[in-house]
Amino acid sequence: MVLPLLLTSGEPAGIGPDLCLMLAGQGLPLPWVALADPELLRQRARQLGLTVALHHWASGDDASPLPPGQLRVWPVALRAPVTAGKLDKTNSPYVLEMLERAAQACLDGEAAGMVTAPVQKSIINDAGIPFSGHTEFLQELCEVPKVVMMLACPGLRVALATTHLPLRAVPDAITPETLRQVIRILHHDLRENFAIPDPRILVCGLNPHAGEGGHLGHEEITVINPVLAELRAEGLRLSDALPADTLFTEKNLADADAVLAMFHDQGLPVLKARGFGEAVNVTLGLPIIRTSVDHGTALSLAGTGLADSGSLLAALQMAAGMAYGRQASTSAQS
Ligand SMILES: NC(=O)C1=CN([C@@H]2O[C@H](COP(=O)(O)OP(=O)(O)OC[C@H]3O[C@@H](n4cnc5c(N)ncnc54)[C@H](O)[C@@H]3O)[C@@H](O)[C@H]2O)C=CC1
Ligand SMILES: NCC(=O)COP(=O)(O)O
Repeated sequence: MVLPLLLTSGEPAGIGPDLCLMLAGQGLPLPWVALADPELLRQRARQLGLTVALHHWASGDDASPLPPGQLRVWPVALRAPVTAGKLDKTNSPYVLEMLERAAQACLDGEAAGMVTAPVQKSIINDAGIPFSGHTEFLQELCEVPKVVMMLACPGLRVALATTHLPLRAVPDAITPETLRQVIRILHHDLRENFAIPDPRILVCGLNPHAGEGGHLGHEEITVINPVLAELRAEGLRLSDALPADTLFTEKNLADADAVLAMFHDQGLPVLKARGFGEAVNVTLGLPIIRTSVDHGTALSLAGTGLADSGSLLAALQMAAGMAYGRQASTSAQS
């Protein structure tokens, strides 16, 4: 029996439940199961004017693809009723329960991978639960020392040296050790999951003009370039720290397999300007497969039918490629 991909439906007041229902309408040729409260899905389907028949699923059940208009659901109970677009911290444990169940099923060999619809990080924090993102949450749950966030759209992959941090904390988080770990994971996963035998990675500097020879910051000289030189000596194809403002030009990207940005808003605006709606967020370095959307909860779109399901579809397809043998690079993210 083919193991399923588990799709966590995310923040219940956001567009995650809508997107699950929209994908069910397409009858995808994939074995996938949504984690959600079935009553929430029924309510949202009524609001959207969709007819979707729900089939309860539990670990070990058949998950073969269904025709359009049918959806397998692994039920998770909401803690409070939901109004589309209205956050309620009472449901934060529900959001985390979906993530825990899906990740544990992957770790236990009961699922092939997990795909995550967006969560609202702030409401989880408002519930008193420390949470900065799926990436960090899954790192901890899977008990691995380091993971890497990478977003991919057609023609561009951007990985991040640091993830969800205040800008003020970024320079201190970029140490030789963390940078080495990030680059090794990125290099390894580009080879193993994206079928790139000898990846070429362009690396952004941290400071304007990559530090301007030390006149605009020292991190390139003291941390980034020494690590890049060390890893190049091991055979990795890495640039020096490059000025980020011109790194992303087409000419530079032409022979690059991935860009490593030093922080979230150095790399992701470029990626999203190019591929928002069809990009995938993939966590590298985990012992399980995890992909996700390129967008957030879009609260104002929940229940309206205006949300675009393209990124979630791409995330499912990438996870399927990684799980069932086709290399991820054969999907749209090549
Ligand atoms: N993977 C995840 O769980 C992610 C969660 N978030 C969280 O989402 C929340 C809201 O974040 P924002 O910065 O406002 O980003 P957002 O992506 O929710 O919204 C940004 C803009 O894009 C639009 N948009 C987003 N998704 C869309 C879709 N599928 N179709 C059409 N339009 C779409 C929204 O309407 C809005 O105009 C935050 O709590 C953030 O942490 C953000 C990114 C990823
Ligand atoms: N900007 C990407 C993002 O916020 C998603 O993070 P994560 O929840 O996948 O860690």
